[in-house]
Amino acid sequence: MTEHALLLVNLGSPSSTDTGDVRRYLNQFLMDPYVIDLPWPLRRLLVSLILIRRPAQSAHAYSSIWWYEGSPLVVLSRRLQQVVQSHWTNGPVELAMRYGEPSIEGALKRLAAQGAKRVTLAPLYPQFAESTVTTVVEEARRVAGRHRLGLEMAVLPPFYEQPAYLDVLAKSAQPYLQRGFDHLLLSFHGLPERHLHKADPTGAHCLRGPDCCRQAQADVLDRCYRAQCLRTAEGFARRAGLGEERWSVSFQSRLGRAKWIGPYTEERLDELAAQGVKKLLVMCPAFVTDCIETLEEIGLRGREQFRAAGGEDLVLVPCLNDQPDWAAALAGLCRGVPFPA
Ligand SMILES: C=CC1=C(C)c2cc3[nH]c(cc4nc(cc5[nH]c(cc1n2)c(C)c5CCC(=O)O)C(CCC(=O)O)=C4C)c(C)c3C=C
Ligand SMILES: [Fe+2]
Ligand SMILES: [Fe+2]
Repeated sequence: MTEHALLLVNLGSPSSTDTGDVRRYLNQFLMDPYVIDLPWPLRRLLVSLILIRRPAQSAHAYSSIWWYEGSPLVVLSRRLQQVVQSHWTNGPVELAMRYGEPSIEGALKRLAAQGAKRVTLAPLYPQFAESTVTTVVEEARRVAGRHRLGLEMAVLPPFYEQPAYLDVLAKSAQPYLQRGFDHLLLSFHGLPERHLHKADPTGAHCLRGPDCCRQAQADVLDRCYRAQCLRTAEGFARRAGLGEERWSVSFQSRLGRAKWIGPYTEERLDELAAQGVKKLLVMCPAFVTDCIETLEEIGLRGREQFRAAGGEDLVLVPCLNDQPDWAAALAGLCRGVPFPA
């Protein structure tokens, strides 16, 4: 039966660690209006400025985590696809990347050619952001419409507090928690504050006070990345049996000079070391797959920074990657998504 397909979509990576390939990837990524949300001329100007130095720096960072088979993010996503396929008996499971290869266009065309009539689209992000989820959904709709693929589409909503997701997250962290630690830092990918204000349906909620995201009502929670990150963190801590004093939340990967949501991970690493934390555990629950932002930014650079600031060790808990429980949970979540009537 090939009728009901599943398309997993992750962010993407450059095709190699060559500076030219990294520049092409960054250009495609950063020129996406959902990522840098400025009018085209300003976006073009800003991205051109970023592309002067960033490709060489990023190429160096990618080289430090690259695998023989390729980018960790792509290799791990491919492995996840294979395990999810064993749980998805309704049709084929394809993998696409929003930027670079394999493309959403290629994957949807392959599914249509195999006879798929319905596709459940699964952006692999637990929390909602226009720069991740919306851009994937828009691109899939654009491609399906442009090539008249005749596909009915359902979209997996952000699963930031789905019990099935939180349960596997807590289970995967158990061995690391049991080994002992002084503090657990839940470091989520950051976002420019401007993106939160734009997504706020009330126009009056986000970042109005230190606790606004924690108290978000349903309409705001549905769109507020920061509020969803806090829900993930709280849901995880409850399951892991961690008291409030044992963990905290921060936001990483800031790019450019604009204000991003905080507290910033980079600053928290210094603060925690200064407070006497010696063994720091870090989890990155905005990512379901290990990538440059987890392996290099936290696992290498963050670790070095923490130790230079007086900490003894920083242990990075791996993302869910292709863990069997996660693949089963993901297939289950996707199975439950209704198609529009
Ligand atoms: C304005 C810039 C960026 C926004 C907004 C942004 C949001 C965002 N990104 C992820 C997940 C990932 N980002 C990754 C890499 C990455 N992100 C940015 C910039 C923004 N991200 C850049 C420039 C890069 C490239 C690497 C670098 O040069 O630092 C990745 C990893 C890709 C890989 O190949 O390993 C992921 C995954 C989320 C979840 C998010 C919003 C919530
Ligand atoms: Fe990013
Ligand atoms: Fe908020």
